Amino acid sequence: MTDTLPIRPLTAESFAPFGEVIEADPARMRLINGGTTERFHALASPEIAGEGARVILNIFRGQPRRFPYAVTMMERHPLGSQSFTPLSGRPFLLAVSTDEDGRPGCPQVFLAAAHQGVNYRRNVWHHPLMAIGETSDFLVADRDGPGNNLEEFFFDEPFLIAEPSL
Ligand SMILES: NC(=O)N[C@@H](O)C(=O)O
Ligand code: NI
Repeated sequence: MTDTLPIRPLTAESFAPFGEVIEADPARMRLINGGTTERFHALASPEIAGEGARVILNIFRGQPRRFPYAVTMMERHPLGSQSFTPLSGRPFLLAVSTDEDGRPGCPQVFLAAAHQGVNYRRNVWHHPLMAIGETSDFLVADRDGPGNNLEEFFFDEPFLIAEPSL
């Protein structure tokens, strides 16, 4: 039986087991540049592993997913974290799972607001980028370097995500 996954709003607390939420948290703000700039400091820390690894910045231009969307797989990056920060002013969907003896558990789906990004910690199961509504750009910080940084798992049965109400 194909389960439809609930969608929860993204909060730092609910996402904490999987990584950080990148948003202008007043508790992280310090004034700089003579008081003309608010710096929201150290919202997340990119992680990289392995000889010759480096943090890189990319832009991902995601095509909107069609709904109901079938989650057939999850992936993880054993050698580095990966962050997604919206550049197009649009919300997006993300799905993460706990690790259960080397395979992802039931995906947990979150709706990120247009002002929220996420940083998946190294080796956290997640679904690839899910843009919604329109083609959307994201600033992505992740790891480049030697070694295999992608592990994928394909479910026997897909999970469904219904169209989110925005
Ligand atoms: N493959 C790739 O770079 N993208 C995925 O890792 C993703 O999480 O979208
Ligand atoms: Ni990824």
